[in-house]
Amino acid sequence: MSEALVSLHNVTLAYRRHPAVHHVSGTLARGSLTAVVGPNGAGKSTLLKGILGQLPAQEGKVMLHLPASCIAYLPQQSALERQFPITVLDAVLLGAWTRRGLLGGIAHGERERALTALGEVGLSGFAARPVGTLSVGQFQRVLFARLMMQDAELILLDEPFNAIDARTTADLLALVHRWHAAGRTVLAVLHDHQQVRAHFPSTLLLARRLIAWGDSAEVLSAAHLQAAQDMIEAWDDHARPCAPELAA
Ligand SMILES: Nc1ncnc2c1ncn2[C@@H]1O[C@H](COP(=O)(O)OP(=O)(O)OP(=O)(O)O)[C@@H](O)[C@H]1O
Repeated sequence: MSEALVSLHNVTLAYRRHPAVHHVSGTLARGSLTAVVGPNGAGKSTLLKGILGQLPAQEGKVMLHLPASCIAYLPQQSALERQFPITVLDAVLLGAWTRRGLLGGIAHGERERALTALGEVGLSGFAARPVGTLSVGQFQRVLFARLMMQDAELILLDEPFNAIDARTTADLLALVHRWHAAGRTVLAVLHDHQQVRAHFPSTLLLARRLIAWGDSAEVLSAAHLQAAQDMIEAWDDHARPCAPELAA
């Protein structure tokens, strides 16, 4: 049996005591390449925040079998970040800051690593450009390069190909495959089931509760997808909050 990198034990995650993810149990295997799918509002981003520890479990337990500092996270792209008045190179170097801490400084050689990462995402020659002048797809390449600077064992991606064209998606998917081939564990929130079937061997299907988690072809069956849709439609977002003593 494969070794667990993250174990979820009956995990419930809530915002102001209103559960968004309910009683999820399962194991993310070390070295796995897993998609998180489910309808809008299914709790996919919330689950990532639970694994990161940004949102503490209201019930149950998230067990990390690696240091939290070995996790890299790419949130859904925000237009705000692209307005920062920094260059592409500095944006990539921020990945090194994440790893070393703000007081760690930029070590000798990290500038070279950042330039190499930019080359790997197809942005050689962009180092001095202000990030505000990039297209959405180019900026996503910068964020992937920044992620690579973290040299993380576990990489969490939240809708990494949203609003990204086919060419850029293919290039970034190739990077994800390289990370996987190098033994890293990748967990990505995705909406394109065809893409998941083609590129992600494992899938976690969420609809506030866990519908299925395992081999992608089995998880993405018509019956499971219908069950997920039914579960979301039946969900009562205005249900009474959980007991105050359990508040997150
Ligand atoms: N910061 C927050 N405060 C309160 N409720 C939140 C917060 N973030 C998310 N929620 C709620 O938690 C539920 C799950 O949201 P989440 O963003 O995790 O879903 P998702 O599956 O990632 O959705 P999508 O596919 O639309 O991005 C939703 O009902 C959402 O409104």
